[in-house]
Amino acid sequence: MARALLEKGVRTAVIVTLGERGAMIVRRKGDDETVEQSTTDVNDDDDSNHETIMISEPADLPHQALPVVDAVGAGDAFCGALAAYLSRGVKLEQASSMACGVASMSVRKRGAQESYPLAQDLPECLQLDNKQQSSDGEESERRGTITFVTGNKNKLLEVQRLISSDQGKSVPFDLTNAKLDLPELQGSPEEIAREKCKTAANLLQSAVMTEDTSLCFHALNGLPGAYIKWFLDGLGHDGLNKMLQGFDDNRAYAQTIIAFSPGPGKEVHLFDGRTEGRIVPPRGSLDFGWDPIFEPLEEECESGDIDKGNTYAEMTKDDKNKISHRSKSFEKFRHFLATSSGEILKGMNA
Ligand SMILES: O=P(O)(O)OP(=O)(O)OP(=O)(O)OC[C@H]1O[C@@H](n2cnc3c(O)ncnc32)[C@H](O)[C@@H]1O
Ligand SMILES: [Mg+2]
Repeated sequence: MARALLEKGVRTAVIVTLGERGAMIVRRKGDDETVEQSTTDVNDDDDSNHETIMISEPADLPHQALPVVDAVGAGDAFCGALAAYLSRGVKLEQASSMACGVASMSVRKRGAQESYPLAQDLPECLQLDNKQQSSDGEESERRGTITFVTGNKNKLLEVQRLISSDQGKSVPFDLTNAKLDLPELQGSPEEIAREKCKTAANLLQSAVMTEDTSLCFHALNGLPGAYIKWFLDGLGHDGLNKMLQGFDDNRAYAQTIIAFSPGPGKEVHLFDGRTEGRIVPPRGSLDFGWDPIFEPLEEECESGDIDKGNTYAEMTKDDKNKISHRSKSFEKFRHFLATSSGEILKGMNA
């Protein structure tokens, strides 16, 4: 029957479960790598086109001492576990043996779904590690998803651009986004960022990233800072320029604080990026916030190898991203994700 299915065009292998005897993998000869598992036994005597590999569960699992009480749901436990192991890059033979182990736990309890073990209750050798050997021998990594929570579509567009230009330096995380306008406390930019991130993780019950951007005038000791949104809404570009009349210092810095939490109730990490510039009468596209009145300093432009004397709004998005407050904090965040990924993934799953 397994051979007939292969002849009909099954691509990789046919697996037949055999109750207490484990399982059998049948595949075309030469279709896969040599089998090295001690839990397998290759037999190719009976048919020159196919090989049969007998699979048994790993030896010495703690539950094997318990009596078998009910085989209901064992096949589904095997299939579900097999899919989970394969999706993490475990080789077919090893995944099948581990899936036999999970199914053999399920027959030690009554019922179908109630008899399936939870991932955290699996014995060590059946656990899904962060890293598993994939079928080509390379290490494949488990990935996590972080939700970027913002109500601002322009921020999202810039971050998406930063991510897509960052493909060479991959991190084992995917970024999705949720459009939510979260309450922002009063306080320092750090306090506002921390509280907002905590609220987002609790609301979404997941790993989240938020970002808060401030525009800080040197002559005003850092104000409007985190309150720039309200000043911009209330006074507009001209009003923000007028606020500096009477001072001989029009310098300002743009600051982004990215806040990341691996989940509700978990620690919040902050990543700060700043770009120095000056406040000038509006020039360029009016698409995004205070971009038309912020002209980055010459040294900032030199560091990104871009034309000097333009406001953010006069630059291309890519040029802005080379030197922007947002890209600097994002770079720190990306470095954190790359260097602490194992710990973060553990925190996300705990
Ligand atoms: O939902 P969130 O992410 O909080 O989005 P927001 O629009 O409320 O943003 P902030 O609370 O960080 O407020 C910052 C203000 O600065 C504006 N802004 C943020 N980043 C900017 C940038 O790179 N260039 C120009 N304006 C920016 C933004 O439109 C807001 O008016
Ligand atoms: Mg906001």
